[in-house]
Amino acid sequence: MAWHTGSFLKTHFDANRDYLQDRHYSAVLYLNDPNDDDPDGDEFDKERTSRNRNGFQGGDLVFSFPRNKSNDDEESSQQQKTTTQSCSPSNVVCFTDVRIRPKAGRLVCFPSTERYLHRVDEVTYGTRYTLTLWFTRNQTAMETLDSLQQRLPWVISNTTSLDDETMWLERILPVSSQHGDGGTMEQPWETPKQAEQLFQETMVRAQLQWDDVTKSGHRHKLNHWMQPPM
Ligand SMILES: O=C(O)CCC(=O)C(=O)O
Ligand SMILES: [Fe+2]
Repeated sequence: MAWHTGSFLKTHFDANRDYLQDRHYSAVLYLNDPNDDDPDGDEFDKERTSRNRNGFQGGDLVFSFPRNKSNDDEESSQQQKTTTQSCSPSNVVCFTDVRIRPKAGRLVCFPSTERYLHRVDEVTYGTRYTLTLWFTRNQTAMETLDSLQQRLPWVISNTTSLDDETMWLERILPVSSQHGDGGTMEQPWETPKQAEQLFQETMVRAQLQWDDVTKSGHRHKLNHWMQPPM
């Protein structure tokens, strides 16, 4: 997925819809380096990121773990670099925020449950590339070659005028848009290969398609598509 400048994802957990209950574990693989200095990085990292003009700025993954206010444990100096405390306006709920800086090859895995609230901070420059996967313990929800092939006719019949690659892209876009803030499409989801050439076009189509789906009661069809990729 390509997260262009301005992309972000509000705080959510990954199994946050009825039809996403088969998501048990989430994994995000970061595909490119940021182009700002990584304060935690070693000399090699610093050289690598400052040379990387194709990178991005912003786009941290931030987990918010609810915490007991009275439980103000001292943190190690290592932790202080990436964790901060925040509270709701009324001070009722407080969180320990754990910030993860994407970097090429970094893999982050976590349960898809409500205990693992997270967000993606806005990408303020460039494009951030990720590969996101969900894993299930439910045998019947697992993706197989068969289940992919069974879905293919439906995908084709709904995307007649598009070439193969774009066709898959069309189907992938709304799948990715369902989490976050409940349906508004804030991110131009694409495959890295297509990112630059299709950006404008894709944004428009994704928006249209999601609107169509939510307005015209085709939600069921879309849900059917959404379930298997867990
Ligand atoms: O890209 C990331 O760092 C996380 C993405 C995410 O939270 C999601 O796709 O649900
Ligand atoms: Fe997520």
